[in-house]
Amino acid sequence: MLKNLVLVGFMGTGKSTIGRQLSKALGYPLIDTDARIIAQQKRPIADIFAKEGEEFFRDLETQVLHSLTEDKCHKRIIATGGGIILREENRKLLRELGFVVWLVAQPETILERTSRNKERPLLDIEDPAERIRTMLEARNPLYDETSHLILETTSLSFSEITTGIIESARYHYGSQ
Ligand SMILES: Nc1ncnc2c1ncn2[C@@H]1O[C@H](COP(=O)(O)OP(=O)(O)O)[C@@H](O)[C@H]1O
Ligand SMILES: O=C(O)C1=C[C@@H](OP(=O)(O)O)[C@@H](O)[C@H](O)C1
Ligand SMILES: [Mg+2]
Repeated sequence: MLKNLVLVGFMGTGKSTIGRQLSKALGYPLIDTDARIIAQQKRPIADIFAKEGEEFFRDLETQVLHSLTEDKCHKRIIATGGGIILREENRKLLRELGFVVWLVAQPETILERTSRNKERPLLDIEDPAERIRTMLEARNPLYDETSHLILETTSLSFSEITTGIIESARYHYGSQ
């Protein structure tokens, strides 16, 4: 596979976890855009949202995508944050980076997985179930227009997801 493998999808669909597994399975380095922002800013995402607000965080995401497209490196796994597709500029950059996989899970599963910790400021509210539904409605068309492959993960194991992505990417790129 020549290009990068890019994971997009809603919070809790497994982008960071599957990113780590793909990185191990293929021997490609992992770049998690959230982890890169946390390292650059030397503070948690919740702190960035609380002090500078969401748009500042979105600017940081766009900067990370620009640096990844400009370095012209290939054969990396890029796990993104769930809101990275909100900007048209980002959607274009993501497709330039490589094969874009959209991980999907049912709203109830997303709620269960994201309620395990308080790391996601957008869901750290009284009624996250309702917010998940409205955000999914707004974002799903954007994931759809950005991605080359959609994968429903709700009832799949990590290894089934990882194997499915590798097989689809190989098929997409042929024997490259
Ligand atoms: N297919 C899956 N089956 C079971 N648990 C999962 C699955 N995908 C993700 N999880 C769990 O959901 C939580 C959120 O996963 P994470 O990789 O952080 O998602 P994201 O980066 O998309 O927000 C983690 O506890 C992870 O272990
Ligand atoms: O969907 C979003 O807007 C966000 C998703 C988070 O990443 P994960 O999708 O990895 O949880 C993180 O970037 C931030 O809390 C905002
Ligand atoms: Mg993540």
